[in-house]
Amino acid sequence: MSETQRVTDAPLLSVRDLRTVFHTEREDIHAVDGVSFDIYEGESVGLVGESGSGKSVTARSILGLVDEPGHIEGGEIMFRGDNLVEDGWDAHRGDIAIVFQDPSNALNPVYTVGNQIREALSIHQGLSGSEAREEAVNLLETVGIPDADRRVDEYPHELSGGMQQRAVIAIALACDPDVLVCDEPTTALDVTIQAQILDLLDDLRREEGLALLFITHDMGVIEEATDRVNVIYAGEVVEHASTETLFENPKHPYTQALLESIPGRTDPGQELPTIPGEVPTPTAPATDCRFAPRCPKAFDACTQVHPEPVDIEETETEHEAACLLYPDDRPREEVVERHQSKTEDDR
Ligand SMILES: Nc1ncnc2c1ncn2[C@@H]1O[C@H](COP(=O)(O)OP(=O)(O)OP(=O)(O)O)[C@@H](O)[C@H]1O
Ligand code: NI
Repeated sequence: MSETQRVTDAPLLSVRDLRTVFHTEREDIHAVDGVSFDIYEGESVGLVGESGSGKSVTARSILGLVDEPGHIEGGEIMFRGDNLVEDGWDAHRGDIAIVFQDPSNALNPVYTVGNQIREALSIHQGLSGSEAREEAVNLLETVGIPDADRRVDEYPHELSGGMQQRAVIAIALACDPDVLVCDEPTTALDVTIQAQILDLLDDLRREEGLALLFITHDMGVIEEATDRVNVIYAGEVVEHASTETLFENPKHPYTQALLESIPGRTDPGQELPTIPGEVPTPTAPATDCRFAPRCPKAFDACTQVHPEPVDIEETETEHEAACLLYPDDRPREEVVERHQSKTEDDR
């Protein structure tokens, strides 16, 4: 991704201070609690964090698919100049498509693959009859399904897992999207097939200019498949940077811990570190650092002050971390005070 393009163009999708809350009988769950990020045309952006950190709810929010008892209660989702939170998704149906983890769930077992692609083509592109069939075959070819002219008439169970996920991607492409949200798109597949699907998505990005939002708990997938990355913890983005910078110079202790959990980054023979404890369920607006109870670097203030995103100076590309350790060239008391007054200003 060229930096010059980024300076001149506006983001294709801009999420600002997104808040999605589930009002359950017992409690309010602030699943997405002030998430912001941008995606530019033809760019691959990652959203990474452990299970329960709010990745899928962020994805569903962007697509306007949050179900009761969940609601988007704040923030903006700007897409091509429209705020989807205010204006609704109708004018942009299909412009943002999603691919889920398990292709066998995403496909309808009683219809042929071709039928399912044609349905999307009819809804989103107004195609029917032989025209739609031809386009369905084209799309299967685009996603690398061999013998597409025959396979278009097959049922999902006749395809392997990898071919099923390709078919799911073909259905998503039938909506003619600008952004493809991929929620753990390769987690259910074995490693060689995983790599092939990542290659396919990268081809689509480069050749069709498709923007990708990659949602995963797997730092290996992030390293392989994204240009920029947002690290999410308990509903908040705690660090974002270019993928290269994040791997070379992670600043947030949570990012550092996630990176230490990748195989290969630890010395061979050494036990793989996992982060002790679990992601907390956010049941109230944050008044502290939600990672503090698990953080090896936490100090007193971390349980009393909410960390705000801070610019990390050394890099040219944007790099921010929300942690009371930063900026790290100032006396700690002054730094904590700055975070505190910024939180108060925002309220
Ligand atoms: N329908 C729902 N009702 C109540 N709470 C929900 C609902 N859906 C999600 N949540 C809560 O929202 C939080 C974020 O969940 P989310 O599914 O976004 O996590 P995730 O990062 O996608 O995790 P995973 O990697 O396991 O898919 C969790 O605390 C979860 O319990
Ligand atoms: Ni999820």
